[in-house]
Amino acid sequence: MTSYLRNWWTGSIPIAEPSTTASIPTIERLSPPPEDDDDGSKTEGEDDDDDSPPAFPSLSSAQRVQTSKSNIPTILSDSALMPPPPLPQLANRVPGVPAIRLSAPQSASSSLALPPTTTKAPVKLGKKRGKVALAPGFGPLDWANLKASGGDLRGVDQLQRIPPSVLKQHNKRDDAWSAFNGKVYNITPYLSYHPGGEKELMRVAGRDGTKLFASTHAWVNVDFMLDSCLVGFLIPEPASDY
Ligand code: HEM
Repeated sequence: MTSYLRNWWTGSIPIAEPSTTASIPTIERLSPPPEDDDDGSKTEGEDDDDDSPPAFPSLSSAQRVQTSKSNIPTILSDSALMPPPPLPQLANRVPGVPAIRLSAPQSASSSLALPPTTTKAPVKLGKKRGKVALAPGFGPLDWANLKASGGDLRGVDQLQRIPPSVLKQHNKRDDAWSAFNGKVYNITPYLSYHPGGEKELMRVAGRDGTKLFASTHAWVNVDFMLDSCLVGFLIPEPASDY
């Protein structure tokens, strides 16, 4: 800008004739701007107000020279130079004998061993257990609805103190009591709703089922599931009075 003003002042840049109406003189450029020769030096009359950013990376930088050679990443060029891996067992194969072993190797420690077959059923450890197919109308939601209906699921008028000898008498399917964590429940109404099946649940009829229950599904909240079946509380056997 400074050089431009200097040129204007010294008269290098022609000035148009002042118009009769305007008091401020206008400046006209009559020749095209000089070509940029990119050598960093400024020529006379060159415009200094160039806001365009410089090329980055620099036009002559090593970075540009390297990438302009090829677009393939260096790592691929390096791997192309590597020799191929040796073919397995081809070097000392015997004609007529297949070189590729199709059966699983005897040693399981080899990292190249074939994966174990999945055609055989997995060996089950422990006893067989599982859910049973509940009859229609006996799902968890149906049990929740039955509880909420307010019907009598206890079979007793009031909560009782129950010793093991009394608990033992309630061991039939239509009259089954069981104790869990010191509370005695009438499990008969729940038998058809038990996801593990009636037979499994009857294993604790007439006795304390706390241990078996905990070893089967400790995550199940028995107090919530059977709250409306509570009969009473398990007490120690009273001493005989003879
Ligand atoms: C009265 C107390 C019991 C209640 C409220 C109860 C409740 C349940 C519930 C809600 C399930 C489903 C669990 C789940 O989906 O994760 C279940 C499954 C099962 N229950 Fe019970 N249960 C009781 C007692 C027992 C007892 C005493 C046994 C005896 C072994 C037993 C054996 C099973 C079995 C084998 C399953 C299937 C477990 C599985 O998902 O593989 N349950 N029970």
